[in-house]
Amino acid sequence: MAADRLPHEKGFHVSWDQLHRDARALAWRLDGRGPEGKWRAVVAITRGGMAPAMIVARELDIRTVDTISVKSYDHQTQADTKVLKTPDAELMGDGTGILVVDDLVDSGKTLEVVRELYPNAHFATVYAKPKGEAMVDTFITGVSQDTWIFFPWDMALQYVEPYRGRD
Ligand SMILES: O=P(O)(O)OC[C@H]1O[C@H](OP(=O)(O)OP(=O)(O)O)[C@H](O)[C@@H]1O
Ligand code: HPA
Ligand SMILES: [Mg+2]
Repeated sequence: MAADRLPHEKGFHVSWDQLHRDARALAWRLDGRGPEGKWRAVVAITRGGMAPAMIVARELDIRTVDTISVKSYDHQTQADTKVLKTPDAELMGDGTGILVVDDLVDSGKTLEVVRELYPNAHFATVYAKPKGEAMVDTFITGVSQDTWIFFPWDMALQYVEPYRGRD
């Protein structure tokens, strides 16, 4: 779908540098907030949660990292939310002491499904839209519901016409 025909009114384009800063800020906010001050593991919701989860795990010196694979969007269209792969059951338990990380929460559907599996985990995202805020325990930046967030892994540097050359 062409960028000028997207269903969202606004675009929020996040660079690698910005994502790194925001994911670091998320880690610092979560530091020492696990049960007895410690998180047992970080679990990334693939695929978008993987880069933020790596940054959080690095900042907090957490070496146990697992993944849960959830798919809910085909491009910008929401489809049925499906869990394709679960993390290690012994590690997870009911989620106590586990930090589940995703890039963003939008409708909240993805986190709702993961929360049902691990009700005692802590859910953290870098960005959050209002509809999904109730599903996330900690986030860094709020964006409006009509904004589409473009992540650095979905973008490329490209030439832009000078302002006076664009009609
Ligand atoms: O709050 P929701 O409305 O459920 O939307 C948020 C989820 O949607 C995106 O993942 P997507 O399913 O597109 O897969 P991906 O991470 O592999 O790109 C995003 O990375 C979140 O995981
Ligand atoms: O705003 C978004 N950006 C990228 N992926 C998404 N998945 C749901 N909402 C979004
Ligand atoms: Mg995702």
